[in-house]
Amino acid sequence: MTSYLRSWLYSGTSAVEPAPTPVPTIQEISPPVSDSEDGDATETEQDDDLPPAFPSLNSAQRVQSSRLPRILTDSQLMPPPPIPSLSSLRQPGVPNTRGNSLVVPPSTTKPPPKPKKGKKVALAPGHSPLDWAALKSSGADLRGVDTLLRIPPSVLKQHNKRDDAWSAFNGKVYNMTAYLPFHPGGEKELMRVAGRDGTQLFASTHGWVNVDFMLDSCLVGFLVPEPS
Ligand code: HEM
Repeated sequence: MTSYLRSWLYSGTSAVEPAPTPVPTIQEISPPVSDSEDGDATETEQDDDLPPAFPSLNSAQRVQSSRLPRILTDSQLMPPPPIPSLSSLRQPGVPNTRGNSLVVPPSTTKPPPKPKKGKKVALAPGHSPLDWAALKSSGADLRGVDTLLRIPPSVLKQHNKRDDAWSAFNGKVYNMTAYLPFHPGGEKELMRVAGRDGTQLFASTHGWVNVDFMLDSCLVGFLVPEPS
């Protein structure tokens, strides 16, 4: 059987043998395979992680670039960047005059403004802003008057004691007496406006505070011009 098949195979191929075609030959493999120790390792069995040579060894790109003439000499090449100054040499707030560091621009080296003179004071226990909110909405009489009044500056001036402190803010007159121990800036600061118009001082100290809301249950009337 085998001999029959062999004779049939050879006789068939010899009859229809095609004309020989040129076979391309591989000139070089990139990268060159290194000799392995056991001698029978194939390309896929290699465990080196070297990337293939780029451009490939026989590429036109590689051949061309090696023939290119050097255009610039070493002295004509761009100089390397300056070495950045060490951070230990930098002074906070002092602009860098060497001009080669990453220090913040001079516009931001101005030291921050000092905090204002007025400070918050430690309030006595039971005098937190929440305690004040509870007191003013408790229904307790914090005004000391039965009806809203028209108050000229001369009348306002008479209410300048700790136990009777009135002040005007934006045309409204408030009895601040109950609020004095609750004021986060202290009683002393608040007493500076007792018996007079405190609008200016209030606005320059903390314009963001809503006095109308804080003292709504302490309103006693409205500031009016002195009667002639
Ligand atoms: C009766 C009107 C006033 C009310 C309702 C009031 C209310 C307040 C409130 C709620 C704060 C805390 C503000 C915050 O934490 O941001 C405060 C702080 C302060 N208040 Fe008044 N205030 C009044 C009038 C005044 C006046 C006339 C002065 C006078 C200078 C003054 C001086 C201060 C000061 C120095 C602080 C501390 C500011 C800080 O936190 O640095 N307050 N006041």
